[in-house]
Formats: sequence, structure tokens, C-alpha cells
Amino acid sequence: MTASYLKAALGDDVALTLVAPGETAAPPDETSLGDLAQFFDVLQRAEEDWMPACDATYKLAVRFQDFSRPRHHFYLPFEQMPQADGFPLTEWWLRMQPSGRFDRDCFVAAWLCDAQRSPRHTPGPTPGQDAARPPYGYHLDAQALTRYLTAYAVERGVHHLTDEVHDVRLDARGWIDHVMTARHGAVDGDLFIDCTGTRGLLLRRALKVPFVSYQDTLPGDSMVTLRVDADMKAHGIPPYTAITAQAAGWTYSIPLLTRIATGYVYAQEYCTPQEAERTLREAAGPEAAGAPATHTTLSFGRSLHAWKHNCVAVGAAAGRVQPLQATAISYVHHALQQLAPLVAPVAQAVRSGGPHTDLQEHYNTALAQELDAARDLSTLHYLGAARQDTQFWRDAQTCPLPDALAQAIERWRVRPPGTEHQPGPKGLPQHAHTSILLGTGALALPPSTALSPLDDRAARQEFAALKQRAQTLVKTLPTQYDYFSQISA
Ligand SMILES: Cc1cc2nc3c(=O)[nH]c(=O)nc-3n(C[C@H](O)[C@H](O)[C@H](O)COP(=O)(O)OP(=O)(O)OC[C@H]3O[C@@H](n4cnc5c(N)ncnc54)[C@H](O)[C@@H]3O)c2cc1C
Repeated sequence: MTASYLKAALGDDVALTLVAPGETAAPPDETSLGDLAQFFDVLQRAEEDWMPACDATYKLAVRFQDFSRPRHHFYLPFEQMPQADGFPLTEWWLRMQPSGRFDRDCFVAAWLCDAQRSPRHTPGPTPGQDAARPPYGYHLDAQALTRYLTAYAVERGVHHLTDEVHDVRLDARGWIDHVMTARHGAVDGDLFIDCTGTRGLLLRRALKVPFVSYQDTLPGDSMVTLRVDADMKAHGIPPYTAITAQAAGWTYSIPLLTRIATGYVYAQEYCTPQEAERTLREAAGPEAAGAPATHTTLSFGRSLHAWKHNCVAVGAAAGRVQPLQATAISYVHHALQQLAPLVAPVAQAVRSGGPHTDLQEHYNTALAQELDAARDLSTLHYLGAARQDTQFWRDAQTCPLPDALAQAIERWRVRPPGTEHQPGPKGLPQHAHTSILLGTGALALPPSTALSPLDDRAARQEFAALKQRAQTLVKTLPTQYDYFSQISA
């Protein structure tokens, strides 16, 4: 993502070298937030070009299953919250509760997800027909995306070395002078971008930037994954990522065009890898029988700074949180949006020996805040989960809370989060906190007293109009499976 985006954004103003090994084990991430479309806009690549290459499907929401109680689910859609009389509809919902489900009362996307609808009638821009559709993200094959973006970057002149960095050499000031690769020797540069994932080879290992762990607030240190070749016609292609609470963590299921990617993120203190694999296989069904399982250990947290001297870490090398909201791809995109305009001036400053402390500080603060906000939102799932049936969930609800989240929760007991500005991870809608609190159900949110003097006519009209719009779309949109079958026919 980094090489292709910087090449697209900067053209030939900078010379880029990408050091990357060949195909590695498939990374687990296969969903994105709603704003990945903007990433491809910069690359000037249309959905019709990149989606088939990446086995990609549409994603309207995340569906959370069994977090509140067995057989209960709720959606966190990308759709923005409608308003009535200047108040978010969820505020009105707390007072009026037209049906038992806040997600169906407040979001068109919840209806489309329940009915497995595609968010589009036809491919390409079709003004009018698709104008009413809610915003969407994507499910995609991360390995295929890597291939696609590498080819894109190389075609435009990025120098690609299929190699591995095995050493990082510093100059007398302690800045990176060059990296040593296994087959191509020394590679030097003005600015080094560390995309080595949780290894953080340049920033953390060579430049000794400390790691701030999130492990105390986010239980889960292990993962098992399966790539399941499934009959998608029989399954359908749901337009959502399904996340299901399990005895010692949660499983995810990501539908692609030709298969399902699934995994179990769990805590080894409560579950052995064998038990975790058994749980995942049971959840995935008989089609998973022959699929080999991949077991991995996980660590969540961030580098104290994403940028030090002439090295900027992007992606997991800068930090990562549990992928309950799948914010990682977005986090990379936002880092690149901020980094791209800085590359040339910073490289120039590095050449003339002067640091860029203001830019650096601003960048580091923004990136740290974004990741901490994503951590807080993930923590809310554990805290908010009403289930008490296993030791994992009982313990998860008493994990220490990050200070900012603890303070916010005290405010929300008096005043729901929808009425205040709550900084959240970019790419997620403003209502994310409210939706998780309403969906998981542990923290009772009071109806806002500010609504008491108001007539509820506008809210009633908005609830009715939304239901009408949702029913029309369910009737007129194809299922996601039919949509992609038509395109490929
Ligand atoms: C269970 C699970 C599910 C997830 N789901 C999602 C999701 O749905 N959506 C989402 O956005 N995120 C998701 N994530 C998060 C996501 O996996 C990571 O945050 C993301 O992979 C980070 O990408 P990255 O490129 O920074 O690191 P990585 O994917 O770890 O890639 C690091 C790269 O660096 C290369 N490398 C390492 N060492 C060297 C070296 N010495 N020389 C050269 N190259 C080197 C590796 O080969 C690799 O290609 C998920 C994570 C987990 C654990």
C-alpha cells in the first residue's frame, strides 16, 4: 500500500525503492473500512479493475453475534446516523424505541445486511439509481491486494528488490544510513519507511523506539485461521463481516467471491490452541474439514512514536489493535495521506542535516491518538458485552480501562455518546460508540433529557421514512451473490 500510494501521490518527484520478500504466509486481514475507495481514487483505479483481482466483495457493516446474549446480533454499519430536530436518531430511539432493534430502526444498512443485499444495482457510476445506497467498505484477499499494488507500483517506476533486510546500519548521529539486504547488499536513502509489521525492524529494533502494549486492556494473545473454499452460491455472500463472541474470545468470518476467511482470536490463559481450532472448525462447518489451520501469537500495542529521525513506521510496525473493527487498512491509508506531502520536504531536510521536529511531533501525536482511539473502541466490546457465562468474559469486563475511556463512560451514564464529540478511529462513523453500547447492552444509556421538551413528530417521520427506504431497497437491490454473478457472466 505504501509504495503504490506514494508513487501515485508523488509521481517522479521522489525515487522509491521497495524491499519486500516474495509471497509470504497470507496475512489474516481481509476487510476494510468504508474509506478504502479514496485510496483507490488516488491510484485512479476503479472498482471494476481492482475488485475482481482481489476476490473482493462489498461490506456494509460488521455484524456482532452473541455479545449480548445467545442468538442476539446487531450491526455496526458505515452509514451515517440520520438526525431529527438536530439530534441523532439513536437519541430519539432511546426515548421511543419503535421496534426492539436500534440498528434496523436507525440504519438502512441493517435491513440490507439481514436480506444479504448488494449495496449496488449495477457496476460503475449510476447516478440516481444508486444514490440512496448507504456507504460501504470491502472484503478482500490481502495477499492478492499485495500482488496488485506491487504490480501497480513497479509499472510506475518503483524499484522493487525481492529481498529481505537483515541489518540496519546507523550513522554517527544514530540515524539510519542504509539497510543491508540478503542479496542486493546495501540500500541507502534519505527517508526509510518501516513496513515490517509487528517486527518493527527499523523503528523499534534499530532505533530502539519503545513499544506501548495494549495487552492489559485487550484480552487475546493468540489466533488460529482457516481459508475455507466454500460454495458461495449455497452460502450467499453476506455484505458484512460476522464477528461472533466465543468462550475465550471471538471468531470472524469474511466472505469473499470464492471462499470464506475465518479465524478465532482467543486468550491462551482460557483456551488451548487445540480447543480454539476445534471451536473454529465447528463454527466454519463441514467445508472447513480439509482446510489447513494456521496458528499465530498476537501482540497489540503501538510504538511510542511512529516517526524517529529519518524513519517512519507505517502499519503494524507503528502499531495495531484487535481487528474487531478492521481499522488496520484504514490506519495505513490515513498515515499515508499525512505522510505523502511530507516526504519531499523531510528528505530535503535530512539531506541538509536538519530535523523537522514540529512536523514530526504533529505526525506522531495524530497517529498515536488514532490508534489509542481504535484501542478504546475495541475495549468497549469487552466491557460492554453483557455475557457472563465464561471466566474469559467475566475477567474481560474487569480489565483496567484506559483513562480517557473510563472518563467517557462516566459521562455516558448521564448523557449518551451521540450528543458529544467522541474522537474515534478515522474511517468509522461517529455513531460507533453508541452502536456498540446499544448493541452489547451492558451499559444502560439514558434517554437524553434535552429531548424532553421536544415534540417527537419529526423523529416519527424520520423512523417511518427510513423504514420505507429500506423496504424499497430490499425489494429492488439484487443479493450480493446475484450481483457478482451477473457481472462475471
Ligand atoms: C485475526 C486478525 C484479523 C485481522 N483482520 C483485519 C481486517 O479485517 N482488516 C484490517 O484492516 N486489519 C486486520 N487485521 C490487522 C492486520 O492484519 C495488520 O494490522 C496488518 O497486516 C498490518 O500490515 P503490515 O503490512 O503493517 O504488516 P504485515 O502484514 O505483518 O506485513 C509485514 C511485511 O513485512 C515483511 N517483512 C518482515 N520482515 C522483513 C524484512 N526483514 N525484510 C523485508 N521485509 C520484511 C513481511 O514479509 C510482510 O510482508 C487483522 C489482524 C488479525 C490478527
